[in-house]
Formats: sequence, C-alpha cells, structure tokens
Amino acid sequence: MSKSENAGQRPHVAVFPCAGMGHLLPYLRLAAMLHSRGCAVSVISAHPTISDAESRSLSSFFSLYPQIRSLEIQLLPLKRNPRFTNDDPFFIQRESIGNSIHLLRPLLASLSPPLSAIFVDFPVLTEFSPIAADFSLPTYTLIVTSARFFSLMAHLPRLLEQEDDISKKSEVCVPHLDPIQVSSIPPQMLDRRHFFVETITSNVASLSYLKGVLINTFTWLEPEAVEALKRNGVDHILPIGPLEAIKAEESDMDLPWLEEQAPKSVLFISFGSRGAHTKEQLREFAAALEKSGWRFLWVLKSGKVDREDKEETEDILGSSFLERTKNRGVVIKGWADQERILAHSAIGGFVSHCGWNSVVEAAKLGVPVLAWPPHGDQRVNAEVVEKVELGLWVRGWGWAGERLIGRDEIAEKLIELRNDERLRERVKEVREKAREERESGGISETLIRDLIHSLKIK
Ligand SMILES: O=c1ccn([C@@H]2O[C@H](COP(=O)(O)OP(=O)(O)O[C@H]3O[C@H](CO)[C@@H](O)[C@H](O)[C@H]3O)[C@@H](O)[C@H]2O)c(=O)[nH]1
Repeated sequence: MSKSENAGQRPHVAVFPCAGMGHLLPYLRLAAMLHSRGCAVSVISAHPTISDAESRSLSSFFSLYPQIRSLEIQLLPLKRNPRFTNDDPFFIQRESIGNSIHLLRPLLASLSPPLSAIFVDFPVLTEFSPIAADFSLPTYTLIVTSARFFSLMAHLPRLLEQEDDISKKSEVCVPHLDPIQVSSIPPQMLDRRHFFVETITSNVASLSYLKGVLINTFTWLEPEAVEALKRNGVDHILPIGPLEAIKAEESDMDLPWLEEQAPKSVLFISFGSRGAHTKEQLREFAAALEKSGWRFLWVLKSGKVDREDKEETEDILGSSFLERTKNRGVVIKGWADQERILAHSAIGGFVSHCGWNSVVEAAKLGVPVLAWPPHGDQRVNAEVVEKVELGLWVRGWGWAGERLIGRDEIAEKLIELRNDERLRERVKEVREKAREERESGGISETLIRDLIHSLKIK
C-alpha cells in the first residue's frame, strides 16, 4: 500500500523499547496512550527478553490490548566487540539488540498498513538509523530518564572535549542548567575511552535524524532541564509525563494486609526491577527498618536478573527478622505492582533507588521519598528529588558497595522521613502540579494531539 493510499487511515505507529523493565514499562504506557488516541499500534520486542518480568508484562499487555500488534525479533548470538568489556547483563542485552536490529527490515517491509512512525529507544538509535533512512520512516524516541540526566548525556561529548579530567572536578556545568555534582555522575561516563561513552556519543549524534524527542517528565518538575535541552540543541523535546499506568496496572491488588493498615502508616521499599544491594547491606537495612518503628511493605530483589534470583527471603533477611516483624510488615520476593501500591492510601513513604520511573510515580502520587540511589542515572535523578523537595537524600551513602551503611544511620533517616510534616505537605503540592499538567489538557496533551495530527497528514 502506498503512503497516499494509506493517508485516510489511522496512523500506524510502532514502539521499540530496549532492555529492562525501566524501559519496557514506559514504552508500553506510550503504546497504550497512542492506542487510546486512535492510532493503530505495534510493539516490537526482542527475544529472549533479559528478565521474566519483561516476558510476563508483554503477555499480559497483549492480552489486555488484543488490538495492539506484537512484532518480535529473535536475538542472534552476540558477536562481541573486543572493546565491549561490560559484564552487566542489561548492557549485554543492549548489545545483542543492536547486533540483531537488521532483523527488523523484513518485518517492517511486510507490514500492512505500513508504519507512519516509530518510537525507538535511545540506546539503539544509532543502529536503527540506516533502517529509518531506507524506509523513510519518521522516527521519534521516548527518553525514560530524567531531563536532568538526559541534558548531561546530550552535553557529554562537548564536556569531554572541553575538560581534561572531569573526575578531578567537584561539579560540571551543562549550559543553562544548575551544576551537576561529579559525585552524582556514573564513573564510566567520565572516562572518554569507555565503550559506554562511545555509545552515548553516537546516540546523541543520532538525535539529529529524529522528528521528535518525547520524555517522561513534566515541565513543573524539571523546568530548567527541559529548557536547557531546548537551548542546547535538543529543540524537538516534548515532555509527556507523568505517563499513565496501563490498564493491567489497574487490576485488583492481592494485598489484603495493606487494606487493613491506617492511612500513611506504611513505608514502601523497592530498589527497582534489578537488585542493587549486597546481602549484608540488605540485612543492615532490615535492622534499621525494625528500629524505625515503621510498618512496611518491602519488595525484595537480591539478584540483578530475576531469572537468577533464586534465594529465599529467609536466607537473605534471616527468619528471626521475619518472625519478629510478622505483624508489622510484609516482604514480597520478586515483583509487585508498584504504581498500584504507591497509590494506596496506607502508603506514607517510599525508600527508592530513584530509577526515573519510580521518581515520576512518586511525584504523580505524592509519596515522600527517601532516596537511596546506587547506580547509573539514579544519583542525578535524586538531585531532582532533593531540588523539588519530593524527599530526603543522604549524598554520603555513595554508590552501591562503596561502604556499608549502618543500621543506626539508616534508622535515623527513616524516622526523619516519618516525622517530616513539611515534606508531607510539599508532596501534596507536587502531586497537584502533576495532576494539573495532566488534566488541564496541558502541554503534553497538546503535544500528543499535534504529534498524532502530524502523523495523519503524512
Ligand atoms: O517490583 C517491581 C519493581 C518495579 N516496578 C516498576 O518497574 C519500573 C521500574 O523502573 P525504574 O523505577 O526506572 O527502575 P529500574 O527498573 O531500575 O530502571 C532502569 O531504567 C530507568 C529508566 O532509564 C533508570 O532510571 C534506572 O536507573 C534503571 O535502573 C517502575 O515503573 C516500577 O513501578 C514494579 O511495578 N514492581
């Protein structure tokens, strides 16, 4: 079918997330949003997925949205670039997706109606660019980290050119943005010979072939960073957050214990979709939790990849902790519906690793955060949490594994979180601002409408 024959039809849009739940969930939310606004939607996924959580999410998404088409590529065995020495399974998965991306060609060529546009995840923009060119396919991306961290990534190539050794400085300046602490930047990003920097640099260069850059943030939360991106050359940036939870996430939550708890009495603890702390650190945290007196709901993960995370809760936290706290808290090993939990009236605080989706969810639902960012973009995201007063952050806790944070130190912060009345009031304001931007037919609504309109006239 030619493009002109297709003109009167609904636009057909595909989304193509990279590895990990932190990428898959926002792309599925975007797919659901485009579907609800009248687009025909396809979701491209790479198999085998890196985690069981991703496989489960994809199957439940497609059973909830049978009209959304699933397009799969089967990953080829990875031909390792000798310079790629990273052993993080999520980085290896990114490499595999990049290496197998040409498998999309026959898939895209066979689509009827053909695609009007595609949303490709930032980590694979470079590998996707020849395909976009050959198919003359209008390409967008959805950025799933903070505008603050993305500003840093977008400016990184120039920063590394200008500075001899950033690691010796205390802060870096991205034009039009307040300084970012060097201690917040993942160390690999400071080494210009690192493969990670090469990948960021080429993907930043690839931003120029895109028709638009969407980002899961909202203007009130990160006004300067969104403005800085526009002024620093990413002028096609559109904040569309906070993304709405998909229908699946609105299903009943099987947590009768939570239903019985008093309003704002329960602390929710989750360090994201991958484990982050050593067993020793988790045990220290458990002791602090007990000491703090909070009721708690803890989603525990002890391995990076859920398929390999076989250890029992008792073996991680000790059966005596579970016995002593059985009337005060619940530990769920594995996966729980975080956004549903955060929305529950019993939740009064959130110990978070500050994965960006978690920060946006806490802001949207008005839950005070105790930031404990162990990896990657998470410390820069925690700078946002601190700046907008969505929560507390002890910078000195450092990166994961830098030092063991003791139970007394943690308990003190947990108690501070519970007693901070000013913070409780402030998060209501943050929630209200998020709601206003969503409901006033605000910027993101207008932009999405414009986007869909521009697709229709292609
Ligand atoms: O048991 C769980 C764990 C997570 N989630 C959801 O899964 C998503 C997790 O995303 P995020 O909070 O961003 O954490 P990560 O999974 O750790 O995300 C990775 O991707 C993010 C987006 O790039 C980065 O900001 C993080 O640093 C990186 O670790 C969120 O929507 C959570 O609500 C659940 O529903 N249940």
